[in-house]
Amino acid sequence: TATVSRRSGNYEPSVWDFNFIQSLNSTYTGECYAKQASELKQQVDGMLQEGAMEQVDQLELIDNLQNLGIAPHFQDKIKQILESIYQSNYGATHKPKQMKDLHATALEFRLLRQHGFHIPQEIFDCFKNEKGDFKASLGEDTKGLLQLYEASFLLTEGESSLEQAREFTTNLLQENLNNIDDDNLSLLVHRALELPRHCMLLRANVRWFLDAYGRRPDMNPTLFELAKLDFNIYQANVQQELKHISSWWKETGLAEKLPFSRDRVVESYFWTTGIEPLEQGHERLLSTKIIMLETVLDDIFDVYATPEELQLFYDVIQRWDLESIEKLPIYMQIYFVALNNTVNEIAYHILKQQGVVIIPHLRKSWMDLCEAYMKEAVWYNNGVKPSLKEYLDNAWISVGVPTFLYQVYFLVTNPIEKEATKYLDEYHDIIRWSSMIARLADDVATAGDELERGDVPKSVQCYMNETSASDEEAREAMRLLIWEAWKKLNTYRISSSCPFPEVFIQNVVNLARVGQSIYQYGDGYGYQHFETKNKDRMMSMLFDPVA
Ligand SMILES: CC1(C)[C@@H]2CC[C@@]1(C)[C@@H](OP(=O)([O-])OP(=O)([O-])[O-])C2
Ligand SMILES: [Mg+2]
Ligand SMILES: [Mg+2]
Ligand SMILES: [Mg+2]
Ligand SMILES: [Mg+2]
Ligand SMILES: [Mg+2]
Repeated sequence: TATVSRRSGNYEPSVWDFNFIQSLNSTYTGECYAKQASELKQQVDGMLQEGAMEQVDQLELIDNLQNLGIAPHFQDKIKQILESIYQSNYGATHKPKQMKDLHATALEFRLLRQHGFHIPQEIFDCFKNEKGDFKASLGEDTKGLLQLYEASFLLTEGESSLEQAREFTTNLLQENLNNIDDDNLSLLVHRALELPRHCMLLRANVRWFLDAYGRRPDMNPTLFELAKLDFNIYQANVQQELKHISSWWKETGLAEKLPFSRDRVVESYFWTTGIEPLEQGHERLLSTKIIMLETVLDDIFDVYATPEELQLFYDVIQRWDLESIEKLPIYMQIYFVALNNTVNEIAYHILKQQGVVIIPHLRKSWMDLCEAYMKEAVWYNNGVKPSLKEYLDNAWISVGVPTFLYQVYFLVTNPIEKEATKYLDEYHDIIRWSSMIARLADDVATAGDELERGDVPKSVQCYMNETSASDEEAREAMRLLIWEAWKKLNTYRISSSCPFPEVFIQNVVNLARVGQSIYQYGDGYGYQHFETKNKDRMMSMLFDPVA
């Protein structure tokens, strides 16, 4: 037969291979450390007593607990404190509010909204002049500007004052960037301008916040000790999970049998570190398998398969017809049986746990993904240049996040509600906007390499085809679309009509954060060698204990 010419993603073998992952070991799995942590938790718990300190100090403590990754241990106390602050400042028993500075007002706004209290944007009106602009004198208050900047990213549809606050603070912080004398504040501002706190995956930043917190003059040693210990215990747990995933991956033989695709155990696991709370350990393993199978499927469609092979493959998957796989090339047979095994493994986990059969739902989520992948492949093979709208209407699905979240719903929700599965089938808008953020972040980071090796025009290119924008202007336009998508996500997040349980909604919002974090410094997924910042962050997060 004529040799088929195939593209290549030029993906290198993983820098973290099987033996490296199996060799990971952490002393922090020891019982003594768990005991030490629980003693420290008692002490920190004492700091959270009602009325123990000024409101703003309580809010600062909560903000530190969250940034240091240990807030989940104190969730009830934190909720009580925020509830009483809400009641005293906004509730029925509220006293006339004493004038607070911008820092305290914005910190309170962000933490209360983050916990579901819908604080009106009008609380910032007292910082505006008679013309309705934010007072220029705020320019001296970098600490307050930073908090207002962070708060402004919780804006929802129609909140123009928060939109105004975001522009006002972004411009001023960028202008003042190089003459902030407080080193810690300067570090926080640099980081916030890279990615706002609301949009970053907390887990990926705990290590950074730990190092920053340790340098602060007002650092609380007890808090710092607990945070470091908790980080190392979390990391020890993560390493155990990575070993399981790595053994499963080796056993599937997919990296060996389909060498053209990305072999990225650690990066795939990074996608699922957004699955909180931590005790979803087994579910996080199953979720990682979904990401790894999506990656191989994406490379089959994007890089390796011929149009003829894709047509055969697509038909088999749309019918989920295991009897007819002989007509597929062997690499597709291997993939499909591996996919079917994982679908059955997830279905079995839920059947055992809840007595519900979800196989048709799981298969549908993969059929939908192949539908979206196939559309891109047909566009590419026929040289079609879709409009930005045509592309994005398909690409929020082809980024794989709806397929992933659809299955995460079943993994983190017990009991599963019939009503919700209807919304899942149509991919509720909250899933769409989270996926859109991941897609746009992915395109800004990966489109260059993808276009070089041959791939469907991405959002950046579609925008350039429709306008006379340069590549950089097109990327900037995509970043603005990301903020628009966050506004929609924030709106759905707090709307009472959202038919999903809180824990699932948290995971949906976190997936947008994962998408923004993994592509923050370029393609942190496909090309490990060049994106060293991503690699360094993953190593400090997953492999290197903090001293
Ligand atoms: C898990 C994923 C988000 C999904 C499969 C691998 C990814 C990292 C990404 O890979 P990419 O090739 O950039 O996707 P696309 O641009 O071809 O859709 C799409
Ligand atoms: Mg793709
Ligand atoms: Mg791809
Ligand atoms: Mg593609
Ligand atoms: Mg991409
Ligand atoms: Mg890529």
